[in-house]
Amino acid sequence: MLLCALDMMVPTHQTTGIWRHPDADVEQYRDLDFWIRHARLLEAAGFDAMFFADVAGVYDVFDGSGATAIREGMQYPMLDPLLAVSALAAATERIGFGVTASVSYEQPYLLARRFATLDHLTRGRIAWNIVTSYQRSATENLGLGDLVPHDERYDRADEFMDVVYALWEGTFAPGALVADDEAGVYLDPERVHGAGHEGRWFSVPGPGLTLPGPQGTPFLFQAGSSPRGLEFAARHAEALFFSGTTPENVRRLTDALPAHLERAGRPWDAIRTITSVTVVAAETDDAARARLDDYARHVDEDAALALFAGWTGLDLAALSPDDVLEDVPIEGNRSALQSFTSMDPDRAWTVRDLAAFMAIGARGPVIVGSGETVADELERWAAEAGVDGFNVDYALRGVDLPAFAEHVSPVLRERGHLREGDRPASGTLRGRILGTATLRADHPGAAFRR
Ligand SMILES: Cc1cc2nc3c(=O)[nH]c(=O)nc-3n(C[C@H](O)[C@H](O)[C@H](O)COP(=O)(O)O)c2cc1C
Repeated sequence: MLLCALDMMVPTHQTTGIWRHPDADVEQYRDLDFWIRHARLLEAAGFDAMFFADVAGVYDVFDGSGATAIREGMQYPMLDPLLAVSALAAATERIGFGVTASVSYEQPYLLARRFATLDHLTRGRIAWNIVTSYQRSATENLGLGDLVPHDERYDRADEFMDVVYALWEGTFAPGALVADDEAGVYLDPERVHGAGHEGRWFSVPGPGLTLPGPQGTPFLFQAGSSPRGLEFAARHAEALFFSGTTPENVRRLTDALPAHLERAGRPWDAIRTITSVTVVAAETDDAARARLDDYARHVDEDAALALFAGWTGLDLAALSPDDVLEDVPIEGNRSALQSFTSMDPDRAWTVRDLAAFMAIGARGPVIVGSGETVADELERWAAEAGVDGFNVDYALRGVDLPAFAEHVSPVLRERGHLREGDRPASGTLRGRILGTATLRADHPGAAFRR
């Protein structure tokens, strides 16, 4: 069972208003010592990776302003997770680090250097969560004006990927690093190649700046499940991150994947899938449920609507709580709207239902109970949704993940679900997940090798 710990370097991640809780320890998100302890805890609990979501704007759509998100600390303020990774890698041996970076805000040339650097510094434990993003509050502040239309963002993303593959896979041919002091040659210029990329959005003639690390291309996550998002994932992703309210709904996405993979010319086993769950575990089912009830007294449903509005661009503030959500065309995050419309055709989600559901754990289920109960439920979800694992979220980071480590991990370990023993302790993240350190030969990035 692939286990990632879903997080974001923010005071409040996906349980809205929980910063008020007396056990919240809300400033921990900017304390490196905390993150180091946390990474070690997750590693010991058998997690394969920490998965950092990230955005570059305030959620400012709800009621026409950012006031609700700002007042509620709703994924704001934020730190840049990429800057924490070296320190976390130095404090751990095995756990991987998936970090979100947007192809709509970044330039491929420098992004390639940053991730290649981290591949060295983590000894092959870095992953990139490739996102196309959706916030006008980000593009405006980057001088990019309005959002590029939804599907065009993915066209641009495809070109972005061609550039980074050329930089990571195609710059240094085998034997490029000579380091022969007698011959006076450190690198063989004949074996260092330019990307030679001239496209619609990017012009990158030169060679990449960084020798490839243990993985070459960092392990590639992607999380966009609109039809165009799945098409992009089928071409590039090695692990795909879904979110859905029921196993049947996530199953619609896992069932759609093989046809997309076939069209992309990749085999069915080229991608691993995970889906998000929020886990509240305790010694007994009753104790866990009591904690969830306690959390429910601290949440803020307006902040949930502010998050949804920021994701989708749909401001529900003007609607009545009983209005039903519809699958209207949007330029924002289509997966987020889909979760409550086309992915869940048997249910009419009202604004009130949406706010109540999203207040704890946003678009995924809340799994609550003893270690045995949670493990049973994770097994059921994996089987019914057809996923390989989970992105595990929390209500209180400093409470729920230690509780997972204490109550759930031992049961998963006993049932043989944790892959701690499978690979050498110092292996790469890709090696741990797919069994090979570098891109598989059937991945399109491998075609850029010299
Ligand atoms: C489960 C999930 C997690 C995501 N995490 C992030 C994130 O951390 N940062 C971000 O900018 N976008 C994130 N996205 C957004 C996607 O990358 C993408 O921009 C968005 O979903 C729009 O594409 P879509 O319409 O294909 O879903 C996430 C999407 C999904 C489905």
